[in-house]
Amino acid sequence: MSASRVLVLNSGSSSVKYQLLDMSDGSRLAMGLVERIGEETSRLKHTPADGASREWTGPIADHDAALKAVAEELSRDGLGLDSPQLAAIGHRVVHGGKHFTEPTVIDDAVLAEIERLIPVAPLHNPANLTGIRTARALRPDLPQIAVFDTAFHTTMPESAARYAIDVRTADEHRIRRYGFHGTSHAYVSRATAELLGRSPEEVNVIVLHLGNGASASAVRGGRCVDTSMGLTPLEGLVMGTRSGDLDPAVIFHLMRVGGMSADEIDTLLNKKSGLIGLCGDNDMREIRRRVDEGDESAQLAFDIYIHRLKKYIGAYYAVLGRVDAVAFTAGVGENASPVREAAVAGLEELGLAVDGELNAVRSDEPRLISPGDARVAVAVVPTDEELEIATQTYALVKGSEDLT
Ligand SMILES: Nc1ncnc2c1ncn2[C@@H]1O[C@H](COP(=O)(O)OP(=O)(O)O)[C@@H](O)[C@H]1O
Ligand SMILES: CC(=O)OP(=O)(O)O
Ligand SMILES: [Mg+2]
Repeated sequence: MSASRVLVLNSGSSSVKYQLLDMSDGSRLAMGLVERIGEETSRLKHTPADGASREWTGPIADHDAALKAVAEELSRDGLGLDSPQLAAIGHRVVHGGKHFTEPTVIDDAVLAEIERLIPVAPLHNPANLTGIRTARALRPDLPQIAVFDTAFHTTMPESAARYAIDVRTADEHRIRRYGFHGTSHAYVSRATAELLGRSPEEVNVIVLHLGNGASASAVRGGRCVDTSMGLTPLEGLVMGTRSGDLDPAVIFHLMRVGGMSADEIDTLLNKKSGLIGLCGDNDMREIRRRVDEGDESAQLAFDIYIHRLKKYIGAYYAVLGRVDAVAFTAGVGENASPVREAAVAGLEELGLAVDGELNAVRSDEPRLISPGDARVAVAVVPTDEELEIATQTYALVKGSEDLT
């Protein structure tokens, strides 16, 4: 029997999400999450397909330790990394620059390139690299595949991908809009077409990936034509801890008048801004609880978040010309019905509306939340970055096996 299992590691700045899938029948053998890495209260939650979840709380110092803890949990279920049934390990890598447009077998040169891109993905690429190095050390014989967040966005036209700055300077420093969360935008735009009973080539979709990091994309006939994140994952929507769009002169002002260093401003905009900077909380559940209690700073944070989101819906409507569906996804998009309701409120003239009852339904399935007669479908489509990475990883490994 040939090896058909794929382990996927999605290493975030302070978390690792993972899934072990059997690609011969698409079944999920185990999944889990390590969060709050580097804190005293790190938490590991491991869920085998045929058993109860196991949870563990205690200090996990770094991503290396987190991955070793994951490997141990898998071993306890007889699904350890030493299994001969494992065909490959698929890794989410956030920044692939212009170079990586496809899933890629990781070797030393690929590792060096991912490392070179750290300055433009400081919260993410270092964690991705640690995940890769630890996994390679545990299974040096296995193919390790990188699937890049940036890959889906490489179809953007130059008019959307370039900033209006001096071309030579931009080219010298490779400054352009790369976009992120591409694996999710690809998966969700396809799943939305499926929900509408149409092929991806036929439909235009605005995807709103609203997690802790958040981005919007305009997808025409299955290809990305614009997205809200840019050179780094800082541009665009208001996020949990990131500012999203702002006048770049704010940075010179903070340097010249505020006396802040580049590193201090980097930390301010990436880690102390967005929802947490506006009201002290970055979790939408907590913000909604405070809004319901009449808390003014939580209300203002919510309003700023929605205002920005609505502007992007309008902008991408204009970019696409015709929109068949708007799809909400990721932690906030899948769970926060007040966000979905507020984001499309007042857009009836554009054919966009949400049905209150449908919007209130809780489900893990893709579903429509627009009224039956709506011109544009509004949908909640749960993302599955791990499944998409596994699919791309297995296709690459199988493809190269078939050639030999
Ligand atoms: N039930 C819920 N209601 C509202 N927001 C939620 C809910 N569950 C999760 N979230 C939001 O989702 C965010 C995490 O989303 P996720 O897509 O997992 O992010 P990431 O991959 O960036 O860690 C949380 O910070 C929180 O704001
Ligand atoms: C690119 C990015 O912002 O990823 P995440 O939402 O996982 O932080
Ligand atoms: Mg995410």
